Parts: sequence; C-alpha cells; structure tokens
Amino acid sequence: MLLGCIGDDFTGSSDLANTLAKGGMRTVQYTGIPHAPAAQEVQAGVISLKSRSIAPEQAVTLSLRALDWLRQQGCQQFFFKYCSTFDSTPQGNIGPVADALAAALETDRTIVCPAFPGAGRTVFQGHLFVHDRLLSESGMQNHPLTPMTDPDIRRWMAAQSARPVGHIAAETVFAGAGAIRAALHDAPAGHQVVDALRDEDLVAIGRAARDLPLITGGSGIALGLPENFGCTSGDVPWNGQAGQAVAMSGSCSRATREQVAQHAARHPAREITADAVISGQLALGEVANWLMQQEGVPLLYSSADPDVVRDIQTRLGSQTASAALENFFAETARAVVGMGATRIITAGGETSGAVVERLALSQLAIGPEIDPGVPALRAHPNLVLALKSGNFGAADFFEKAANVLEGKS
Ligand SMILES: Nc1ncnc2c1ncn2[C@@H]1O[C@H](COP(=O)(O)OP(=O)(O)O)[C@@H](O)[C@H]1O
Ligand SMILES: O=C(O)[C@@H](O)C(=O)COP(=O)(O)O
Repeated sequence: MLLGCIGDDFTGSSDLANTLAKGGMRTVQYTGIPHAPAAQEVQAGVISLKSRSIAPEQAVTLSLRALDWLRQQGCQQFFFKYCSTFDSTPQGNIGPVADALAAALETDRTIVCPAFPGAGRTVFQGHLFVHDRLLSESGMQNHPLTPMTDPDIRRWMAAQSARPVGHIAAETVFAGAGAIRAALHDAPAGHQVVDALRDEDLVAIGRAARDLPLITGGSGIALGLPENFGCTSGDVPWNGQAGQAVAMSGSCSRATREQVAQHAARHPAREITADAVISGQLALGEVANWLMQQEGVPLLYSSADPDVVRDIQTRLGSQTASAALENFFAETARAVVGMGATRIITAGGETSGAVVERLALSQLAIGPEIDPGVPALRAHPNLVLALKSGNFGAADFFEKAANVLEGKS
C-alpha cells in the first residue's frame, strides 16, 4: 500500500476512494479498522471511521489506531479526509485529529484544504465558499450536528488545533507546484490553509505535497496524488447487480431534501420521525416489509427542513434524535438485506456510517461514479451500495443510483 487514508465518515471516504480509483490507484474502502492485512495489490487504502461527530478524544484514539494499521501496510504517505464543507465544531474533530496524526508522524507541517470545485466548494482568502455563497450562508449553518457558522477556515481551524495555523494564498497557488512547495517549506511550523479555486489548483497542490508525510483535506486535494505514485487514470470496472433496491435518507442537507421531494413524486416514499421512533409507534418489521413490497425504488426518509429539525432537537436533544434515527435506519437496512435486498442507497454521512457499520461489511470495492463524489460500491457478491454525501448529487440521484448499481447507466 502506498497511500494510507483515514476518512472521518463513510460517505466522505467513498468520495475520496472514488477520486483515487478514477486516478488509477487500486483502491479499497475499509469499513472501520481492518483486523487483517490488506491484499497485496491495494495501492490506496481508505479507512472509514464514524469519527466526525463523536468526542474529540475518541476521534483521536480511533484515527491513531487507523494510522497504525496503515503504517503496518507500508504506506509512504497519509491523508486525513474530512468534509469539503469542513464539518466540525470549535472543539473538533478536524483540529485534534490533524494535530495527533502530525505528532505521530513527527511532521511539523501539513496542509488544510477542503476545496472541491467540482462540487462547488472553493477556498479563497482562507474562506470557504459553496458555489457563490460563503459556507456560513450556504445552508450548512443549519446542519443538525455540525452547524458551520464561520466561513474563515483559518479561524475555525485555529479554534480546534493546538498548532499555529497559516495560509497559502491563491496568488502562490496560481504560480504552480514549485511556488506552493517553496511556500510550504518557508512557512512556519503548523497547519497551512491553502486556497484553491479550480481543479488545476488542486493538481498543483497535490504535486507540491508529494513529500509531505501528512495531507489533510477534502477529496479534491487527492486529484493530484495518483500521479505522484506513477498512476494514470482509467476506467473503473463494474458488474451490475439486479434485485430489490431500497433507499434511505437521514440527511437534512439542502441537496438531499430536494432529491427526496423529487423522488417521492415518482416512487413510493415514507417519512419517519424521531418522535415516532422513540415512542415505539414505528414497528421495524412492518417498515422493512413495506420497503420490500414496493415497486420501483422505495425511499424511507427522515430528511426535514431546518425548523422541523430545530423543534425536535429542542424537545429531545440533538444526540437523542440523531441516535434514534440512525439506529432505526441501521436496523431497517439489516432487516431488508436479510430479506434479500441487493441494492442499498443511503443519504447522509452519519446515516450511511450507521447503516454500513450495522451491516458488518469489512470492505467495499470501488465502482463507477454515479454523480460527482459518489461511487457505486460492491460489498460482496449479492450486495452493492451507494453512500451519498448530504450535499452531493443531482435532483434525480436516488433513481440514477439504483440504475448505475444495476449496471444501466
Ligand atoms: N428529522 C430529523 N430531526 C432531527 N435530526 C435528524 C432528522 N433527520 C435526520 N436527523 C439526524 O441528522 C443527522 C444528519 O447527518 P448526516 O446523516 O451525516 O447527513 P449529512 O450528510 O447531510 O450531514 C443524522 O444524525 C440524522 O440522524
Ligand atoms: O467532502 C465532502 O463534501 C464529502 O466527501 C463528505 O465528507 C460529505 O459528508 P456528509 O455531507 O456528512 O455526507
């Protein structure tokens, strides 16, 4: 293994694995820290953790254990993947995990770059934009677990990290890999937030980061990495999977809410609420049966508007509401797979993590891209998945994913 990656959630990890696989690296996504060595042919290993919204010290412990395993596989470079909308709180977990990984790798400098222009995320003057809005006005200020209320990544990172936070500005990035490498070399020790507006900026940053032991960022920054290892892009093979498809959405992000509305107009869809789950009104077996009996691509969703989420969180507490819903989706996924569902589509990082952990899948092979940042994944000969990041995908994502998983594009 050449490149060892640690993703702080499952959708983000599949996003990164997608970029590396498209870049020609033989990539595997591991669900949690593997118990056995990697297969010999794997060049990039992406360990998915559900560490974005847990206590910082737990996230650090898990990430260091993942690092140990990746080091044992012989990796030459390490990548800490977080969200392109920098999902975190002033306590973490990006800063504490980046600090701990840098300390373990005995490196005094690394880069911080959530940019992903293909999905509309750019960093300029140290500020993160989602399309033409600042992060804090993009809808991410209403995220149920990690509301992003400050678009200045230097300030948000500095709140979380014990290390100094610097900045490499767009003018330097536009001057190319040599200029970025020199800026990294001359910068004082610490984390450098790097501006990036275009894919070519990310490729230049990737080239400049060739000798850094640790890189941190969104999947965009991985665009330039396969080339550093002599890999060139190629087609990702896929055998379609027939059988029952089931979609589940626990994401309340803006893009997902649109996808849910569009899907519900054409396919069977059923809403669940935290109240119904917690009060025990909702019978898991009945919901699973309903999903398995539907035609088309049935969707189970809790996705709701910010005012509805705020009301539930005020009454129940955000952790209680999230845990109840994540657990219900995970148990439902286990039930429908037990009943023969072969294509599972989930929306939302935490939601997807809960589902994949409950399905006890050890690793996922990377297939073709469904929409930017979302690959088709094969868990085993009878089960394929798509794990959609909350804000990714076109309005018809669920139907499109079911088709790509089936081998119809
Ligand atoms: N209606 C709702 N009310 C409160 N919390 C919700 C609701 N629907 C989903 N959630 C919770 O919000 C969180 C959404 O996070 P996640 O699944 O990571 O989505 P995203 O990828 O959009 O961030 C999950 O913990 C989920 O259980
Ligand atoms: O970088 C991204 O935006 C994604 O890869 C990602 O991490 C998304 O996380 P969720 O929106 O929580 O699914």
